[in-house]
Amino acid sequence: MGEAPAFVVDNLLQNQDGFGSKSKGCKTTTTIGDKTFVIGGENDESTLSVEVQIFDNPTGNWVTPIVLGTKPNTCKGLSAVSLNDDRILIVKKGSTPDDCIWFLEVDTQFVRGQKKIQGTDVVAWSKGARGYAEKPVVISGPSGVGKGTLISMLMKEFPSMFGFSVSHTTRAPRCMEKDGVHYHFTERSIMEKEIKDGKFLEYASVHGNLYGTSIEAVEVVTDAGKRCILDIDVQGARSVKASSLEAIFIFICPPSMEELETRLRSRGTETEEQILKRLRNAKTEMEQGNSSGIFDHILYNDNLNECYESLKKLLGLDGAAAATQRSAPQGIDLPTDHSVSKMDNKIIINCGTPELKKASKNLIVLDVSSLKGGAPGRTRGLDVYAIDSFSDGLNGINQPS
Ligand SMILES: Nc1nc2c(ncn2[C@@H]2O[C@H](COP(=O)(O)OP(=O)(O)O)[C@@H](O)[C@H]2O)c(=O)[nH]1
Ligand SMILES: Nc1ncnc2c1ncn2[C@@H]1O[C@H](COP(=O)(O)OP(=O)(O)O)[C@@H](O)[C@H]1O
Repeated sequence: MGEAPAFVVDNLLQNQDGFGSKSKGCKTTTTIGDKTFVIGGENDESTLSVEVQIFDNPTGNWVTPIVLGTKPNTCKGLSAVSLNDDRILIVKKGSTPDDCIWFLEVDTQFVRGQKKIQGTDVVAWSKGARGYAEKPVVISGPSGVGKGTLISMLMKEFPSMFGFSVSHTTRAPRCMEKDGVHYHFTERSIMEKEIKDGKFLEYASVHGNLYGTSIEAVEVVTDAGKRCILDIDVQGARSVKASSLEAIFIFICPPSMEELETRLRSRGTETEEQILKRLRNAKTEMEQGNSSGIFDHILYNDNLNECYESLKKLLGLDGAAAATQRSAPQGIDLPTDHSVSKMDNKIIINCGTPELKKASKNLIVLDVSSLKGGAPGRTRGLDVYAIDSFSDGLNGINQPS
């Protein structure tokens, strides 16, 4: 963690910290490169709202960045430590077990991309999710190839394991489609404004309509402890590949263009004009799917059941693992008083308050080498365990108890 320059600390002490001269409350400062990130905010009685200000050291200016992702809700205090100079780990004091570890991305690939689009400083929040670090699954392929059918089969067989990322779209609902379940159906002007406000992980114009994955859509699934499935086009897959959301990318091919046309027509959901447009676009999508280098796996959906079995196999669901339905990950029970430090790729949270010294375990270790993904949404794979600093010694942190 970088040290805050002396004048910033002085300013903070005098409450001239970019939050306004009347700002009170608890803040942390973390310096990365030329910038000092001041995280915290005003105290309202005993709670603290979590805001971000940046002090640009070369120019001496305070910057209010665009903040992407859902910010943490109020807490009783904060500790911060920088990780790999691209994100800051925040430990919230006095929060619930599933809400105490957060990441503020300040220079990740996603944030750098957003800075270019927005033309100003951008930071992105991501909540730490403990437990299984299975990657989200991105499924792409031409219209009518069977993506929706395969995803429905997966969700039906493994309801507690997978959650669907509900996209936004400007296209009209089909007769069986429900708002908020299949898509969030929206107006173009509203969606364009939300895209401008940085609410989307990715978006694309497909077959003449706007489609996009909101950051919230991915957050909702991860918070439920489920593995996120995204049904998005090749352009969207390319954007996700460039984001911090580490995913598995699967492209579904039809056995032939004739069969694709048959499926599209027999589905009976599109007008003739729409069918022709989708078939024209299918050729380009197939070329990109096969040659873009985005996709980790290409599956042929000829016989539906065989294709489904192949999909399950590459997701590791064909054997005993398939029988194990996963439960939601547990959180971390932290006391209000603690201090945070970094040692190699481990974060040590010292809970050594007088009362807790009597408890058998007073150090909590977060192994950050297992982290997956990141903003926007959730950072999965927090590996957390407790040790006793007195009997295990600090050297014991390599040995989870
Ligand atoms: N980029 C992007 N594409 C999406 C999203 N949601 C759906 N799509 C893609 O938009 C295309 C059209 O979807 P839809 O209108 O539901 O038609 P269908 O593919 O024929 O069922 C498909 O290629 C979807 O994968 C999204 O959030 N982002
Ligand atoms: N392997 C398959 N063989 C025959 N029909 C299929 C197969 N897979 C899907 N279908 C049918 O093709 C149509 C299009 O499938 P759908 O899942 O809606 O495609 P997508 O979501 O890729 O647009 C649906 O009527 C579906 O029942």
